[in-house]
Amino acid sequence: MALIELDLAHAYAPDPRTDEDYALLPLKMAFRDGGAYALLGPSGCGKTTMLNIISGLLVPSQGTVRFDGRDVTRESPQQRNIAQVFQFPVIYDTMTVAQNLAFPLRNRKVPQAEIRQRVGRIAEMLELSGQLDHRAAGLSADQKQKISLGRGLVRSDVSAVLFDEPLTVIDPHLKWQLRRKLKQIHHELKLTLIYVTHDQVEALTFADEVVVMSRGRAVQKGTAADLFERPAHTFVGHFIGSPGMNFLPAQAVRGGVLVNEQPLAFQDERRLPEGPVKLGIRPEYLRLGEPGDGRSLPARVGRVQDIGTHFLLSCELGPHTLKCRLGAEAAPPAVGDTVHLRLLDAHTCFYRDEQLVENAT
Ligand SMILES: Nc1ncnc2c1ncn2[C@@H]1O[C@H](COP(=O)(O)OP(=O)(O)OP(=O)(O)O)[C@@H](O)[C@H]1O
Repeated sequence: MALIELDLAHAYAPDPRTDEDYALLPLKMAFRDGGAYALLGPSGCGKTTMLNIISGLLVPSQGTVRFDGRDVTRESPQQRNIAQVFQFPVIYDTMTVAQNLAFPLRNRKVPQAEIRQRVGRIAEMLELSGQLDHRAAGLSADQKQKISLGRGLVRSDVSAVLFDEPLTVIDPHLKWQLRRKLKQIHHELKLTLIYVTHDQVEALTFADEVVVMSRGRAVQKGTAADLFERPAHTFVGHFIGSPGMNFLPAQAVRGGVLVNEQPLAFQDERRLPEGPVKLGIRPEYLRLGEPGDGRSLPARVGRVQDIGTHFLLSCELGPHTLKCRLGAEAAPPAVGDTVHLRLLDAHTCFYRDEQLVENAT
C-alpha cells in the first residue's frame, strides 16, 4: 500500500489558442496509506478522470502522481501495482468462482497454499463460499459483480484498490448490504480504497473521507461530518444532504447580519467581514421560534410534506424558499401560516464568492 499524492491538472485536448479546457483543474491532494476515500460529484465533474490518473490508465497533461514519494506519473497500472473494479463485471465465464478469485494471485505466482487461504477469506467476506465451485457463467449479474469486487480485493500487496461506480448493476437491497460489507472489509484488510460514485449515501457510508467534485474542481475533501456541518463551498452545501442546505442573501454588518433588511442576532460572537454574504443553514437546523425573539425569520408555509419520521416544510421568505425539517412529534403548521424560523447559531454558515467565510469567534 502507498501514500498517493497528486499535484496535477488534466485537459484531454489542450487547445493552444485558448485557455486549456480542463477536465481536472489544478489540484494538490493526498490519499493516506490504508484510507477509504470516495470521489463524489455529478456526471462529468471529473471523477473517472482522477481515478484513471491515479491508476495509470491516463497520464495527466501536466503535473505528477507520486506513490510513497516516488514519481509514477508515466507508469502503467501494473507497474504501480493497482487493482481496479469497474462498473460492469470483468470475469471469466468459463472459470469457476474460485478460479476467478484466484486469477490475480496466480498471475503474480503467489504460492498455492496462500492462494487457497486468501480466496477462502475473500469468498467468506463476500458471502461467496457456497459458490466457489460453480462456473461463473451460470451466475446472476449481482453475483458476477461480487466476484469482480473479490478479484479487486484478493491481493494483499496492492498499492490501492480503485472502484469506479462498482455497485451500478447491483440490486438496491444487495447494494446496501455490499456497501456495509466493503466498509467492513476495509476495516479488516486495511487496504487503500478509492471509490468513485455520484451517490452521496454510497460515498458517505463507505469512505473515511470524501472528495466532492464539481466541474473539474475538487471543492472539498473531508469527513461526512465536515461536509455536513461546514461545507467549504455552496456547491457542497447543495449537493450533500437531502434536501441540501438553504441559502439566503444577507448583509454582514457590525455585530450581526441583516436578512431581508431584518437584523438577526447570534448568541455566539460572530465577527464576519462586513458586506454581502450568503447565509447557509441546513433544513435540520431550523426550528420554530417566537415572533420578536431577534433570532427568527418570519416566513409563510408554502408546503408541508409528511415523510413519516419528520415533516418537511417549504417556507417562503420573500422570493426565497427555506426547507425546514421538523420532528414528527408535534403537529406541523398549516399551509398559509406564518412561522418564525429560528436558526441554530452554531450551524449557520456564511459564504462569500461561494466560499465559506470562517468565523472569527
Ligand atoms: N476521453 C475523453 N476525451 C475527451 N473528453 C473526455 C474524455 N473522457 C472524459 N472527457 C470529458 O472530461 C470531463 C470529465 O469526465 P469524467 O468521465 O472524468 O467525469 P465523471 O465525473 O467521471 O462523469 P460520469 O459520472 O458521467 O462518469 C467531461 O466533460 C467529459 O466529457
